[in-house]
Amino acid sequence: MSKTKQYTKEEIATHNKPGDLASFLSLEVLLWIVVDSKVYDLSRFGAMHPGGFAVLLDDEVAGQDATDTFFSLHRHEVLLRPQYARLQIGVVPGETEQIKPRAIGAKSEIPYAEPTWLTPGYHSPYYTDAHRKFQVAFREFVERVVLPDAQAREEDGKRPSQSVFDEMAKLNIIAMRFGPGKHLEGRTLMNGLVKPEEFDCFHELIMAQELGRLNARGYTDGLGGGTAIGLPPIINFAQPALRDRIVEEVFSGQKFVCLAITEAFAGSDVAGLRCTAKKTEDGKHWIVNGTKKWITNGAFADYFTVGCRNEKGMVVLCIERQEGLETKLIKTSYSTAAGTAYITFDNVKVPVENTLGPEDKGLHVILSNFNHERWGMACANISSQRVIVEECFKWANQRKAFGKPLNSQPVIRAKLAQMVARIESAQNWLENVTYQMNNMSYNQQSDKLAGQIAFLKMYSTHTSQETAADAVQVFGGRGITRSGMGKFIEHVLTATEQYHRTVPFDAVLGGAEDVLGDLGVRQALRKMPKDSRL
Ligand code: HEM
Repeated sequence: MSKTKQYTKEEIATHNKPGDLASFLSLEVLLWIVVDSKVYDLSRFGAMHPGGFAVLLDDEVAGQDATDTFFSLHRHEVLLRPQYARLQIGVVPGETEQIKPRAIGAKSEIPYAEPTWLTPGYHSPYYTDAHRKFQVAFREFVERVVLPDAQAREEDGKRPSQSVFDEMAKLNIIAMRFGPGKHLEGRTLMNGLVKPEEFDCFHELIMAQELGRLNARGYTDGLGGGTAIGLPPIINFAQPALRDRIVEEVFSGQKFVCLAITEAFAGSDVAGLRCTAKKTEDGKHWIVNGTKKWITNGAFADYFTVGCRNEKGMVVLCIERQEGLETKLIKTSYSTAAGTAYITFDNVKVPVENTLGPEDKGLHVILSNFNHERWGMACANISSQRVIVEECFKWANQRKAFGKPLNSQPVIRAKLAQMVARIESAQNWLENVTYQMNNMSYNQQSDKLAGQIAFLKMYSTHTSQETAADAVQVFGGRGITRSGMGKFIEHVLTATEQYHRTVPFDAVLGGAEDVLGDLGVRQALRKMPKDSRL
């Protein structure tokens, strides 16, 4: 059937009856509707319609233009799915399609769906043309290569596909996720789009924010969350031979690292760790015994950066997967694509050459990367939050309730106002902190930015929980629905539902909100001038 065949409104209006067995066999067509200038034949589909047959027979639906009703109940992507797109039999003469999906890699035109630096007509002191080109290429990559895998893996709970890691490795994306630095020297980044010496914290911010837009929190942790925190201690403290081998294996997408610190016995309380490392009599090995819990990527990691108690305090070891080391997948409220694991060490033998940093300075080895990790989490958290604001603007605009669009309700507009104020303030603060990072040495960052970053992460995760709660109010039942209409519904408003379910992760991982707030205040108090008085 030609999709361009023209049908007048009068002709369409005569097709307003349910299809029955007789019509099915005789191929007689009885139930048509129009959505956005296109004519759909629902005669046979009606009985299989997930929303039921009866709703399609309403006087304002059957044989009519049902565009507003349709978009009040479905996402546009429903019409793009091949099994539904083929229901189109023609078009209405003189009418043209009004609703078009955003092209892969393109920017959104919804107000506040992009930060100001990506919105036409606005200016920014921070980003160069090179950053802008990088953003375009990176978004295109994420939406073409990563997004389809993210959606599939969030659904089946499997780890991110190896093909995605391979594609990332070809462009040196895995290396770039560790920020600017020596590890980029001699590498071709994004097909030569950015030179290693020009790669800065804003390039890294762009990467973290574009990945945050996937709003697939478990999957994005699976895509390197463990490596992001487990590899830096190896880069900074491992012996060169071990370091170079692991770095190459990880940057080429073949091997994965995780950071194993927390235990069921001890969460943030690293002094209470019970996993022990004891030296063999000849002093050549450590023997490790104990457990670790909530270890991101642990289920599929090849290398484990492990904090163990020893006679002198805490020692950090790089342990290869081997006999005696077992990992079990833990189900959490985000998807198992993250490979969150419970780990047991049963007399695991580790060469002393795999010790990271001094034997009694394990805490320093672990703490050295916290600022960077928290900053990266804030980047992704803020862009995920922005996607939800976009969803809410669209829904409030297209959803009709009590005969009026949802956005005609002042309470809904008030929620949108709060959401916008929150993301704009968080993004502006983030860009300022990133600018400081670009202009400070590592030691200056530790001294001046630990508090700023702790506050920023605390603020963004706190506001994202407020945004999640507001979004659920805007979306109503759809904001908390994963099933109920069968698995289809899971695709429908998954962004809001998933966001609401997984947003607390950011508020806990990398330091709980209260802990971070307190860290920032204590750092400020240490810097109070001794002679200050009111
Ligand atoms: C081309 C025409 C249509 C197709 C392909 C279609 C397809 C679907 C699909 C796949 C779902 C499951 C949820 C989702 O994935 O969005 C659904 C749900 C639904 N549909 Fe349709 N539909 C069409 C037209 C209509 C029309 C004209 C109405 C008008 C009343 C309607 C009413 C509903 C309702 C009430 C639900 C349940 C929504 C919910 O639980 O939130 N559908 N439809």
